[in-house]
Order: sequence, then C-alpha cells, then structure tokens
Amino acid sequence: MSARGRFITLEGIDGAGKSTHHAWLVDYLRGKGHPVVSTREPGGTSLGEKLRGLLLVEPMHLETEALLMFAARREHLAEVIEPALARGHWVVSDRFTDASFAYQGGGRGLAWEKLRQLEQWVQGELQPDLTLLFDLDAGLARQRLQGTGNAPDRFEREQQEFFERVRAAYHRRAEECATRFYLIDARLSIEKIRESLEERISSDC
Ligand SMILES: Nc1ncnc2c1ncn2[C@@H]1O[C@H](COP(=O)(O)OP(=O)(O)OP(=O)(O)O)[C@@H](O)[C@H]1O
Ligand SMILES: Cc1cn([C@H]2C[C@H](O)[C@@H](COP(=O)(O)O)O2)c(=O)[nH]c1=O
Repeated sequence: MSARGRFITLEGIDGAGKSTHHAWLVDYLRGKGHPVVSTREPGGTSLGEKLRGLLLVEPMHLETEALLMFAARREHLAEVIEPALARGHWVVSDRFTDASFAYQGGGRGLAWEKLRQLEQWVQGELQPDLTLLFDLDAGLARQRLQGTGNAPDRFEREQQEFFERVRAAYHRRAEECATRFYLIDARLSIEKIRESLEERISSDC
C-alpha cells in the first residue's frame, strides 16, 4: 500500500497571484516525478464546476453561499481529494476551506463557529499539509486584476473594504492553524516568489 499523498492549498484574496503560482507549482512537482492532481475550489468535479457557475454569478443569501461552497467541497473530497491522497498522489488545490472562513466569515460576516461546524461535518479531521497564503494589499490586488482585462465575477466586484476584511480573516486563520500556513509576500516579483516556494517545498520532496 502506498503512503498517503500530500495535500497543498493556495489561498489569498482575488488577484494575489494564486493561479499564476498554482500552475507553476504543479509543473514543478511533476518535474520532480510526483504524480499530481491539480484542482480548484469551488469546483474540481463535474457537479462542483456547475455550483461554481452559480456561485460566481447568482446573488444569494449568505448562508446559501456558505452551504453551496461546502456542498461543492464535500463532492470534491469524496470524488477527487480523498481517493488521490489514498493512492499516494499529491493534491494541489487553488483554494479550500480557509477561503470559506476568509470570504463567508471575514468578508460577509458569517459566524466563525458556524463555519467550524461545517468544516467538521464536511471534512472531519482532514486538513491540508501545507497552505500557501499569498498576502497582498487589497488595492494592489485590484490593480493587478484590472490589468488582466477579464470581466470581474460576483466576488471580484466587491468593494476594497470587503477584501480588507477577507485578508484580515486569512491572517486570523493563519494564526489559528500556524503549523500548516506559509505566508508569502505577494508584492515580490514572480521569480522571487518561485524561489521562496522552491525553498519551502524542496524540504518535502
Ligand atoms: N508577483 C507578481 N507580481 C506582479 N504581477 C503578478 C504577480 N503574481 C501574479 N501577477 C499578475 O497578477 C494578475 C492576477 O494574478 P492571478 O490570476 O494569478 O491571481 P489570483 O490570485 O489567482 O486571482 P483570482 O483569485 O481572482 O483568480 C495576473 O495578471 C498575473 O500575471
Ligand atoms: C473556495 C471558496 C471560494 N470563494 C470565492 C473566492 C473567489 O472570489 C471565488 C473563486 O474564484 P477564483 O478566481 O477561482 O479564486 O470564490 C469563497 O467565497 N468561498 C470559498 O469557500
């Protein structure tokens, strides 16, 4: 039987650089010979991607939003994450549960305790082995997103204060789960961030 694989998540406010470094990290780990499942939330399964389509577009009650995020996550865990880890594969996910604490908790004001209950229900004791938190000022993140020329989704249209609360909630979560978090200064150049990721990850692979 193969050893359980490693579970890495990337987190941060919209525009902090997760997707850029997610793609690089997956290639880097594959280059080292690891079997890697590259995935994202909300999404990662056929049902999860349909829920993502709703979540990023449809206005909805805050608790509906939180429940749909966790419903998509339950499917993601059952269909993709748990089987891959059991096969000994690495799973690299662009966002996971910390995003629910940051966005639904910090951004929208849902009680931390309700989120903890959902977390316990949906994932039990399973947590990422390593969470890379891309930390960036909300104003700079917005400028970067505007530079992409892509139409903003329902979250990306939120005010700067919303993202300041999201960022603060990520910091709270990083303090609460300090052993698995690795904070990245996302103001640095893409090259410098890669160097720091390489240094952090090379001890694991
Ligand atoms: N360190 C960096 N320095 C300068 N620009 C960067 C850096 N990292 C990413 N970018 C650029 O910022 C933009 C947003 O990056 P990216 O799409 O990776 O962010 P994201 O966190 O995945 O955003 P979202 O959550 O909205 O998908 C892109 O144009 C990307 O090339
Ligand atoms: C998992 C998760 C995500 N969100 C939000 C955060 C982002 O604005 C979008 C996803 O878009 P991305 O371009 O793929 O980053 O969804 C959330 O509010 N809660 C969550 O649990």
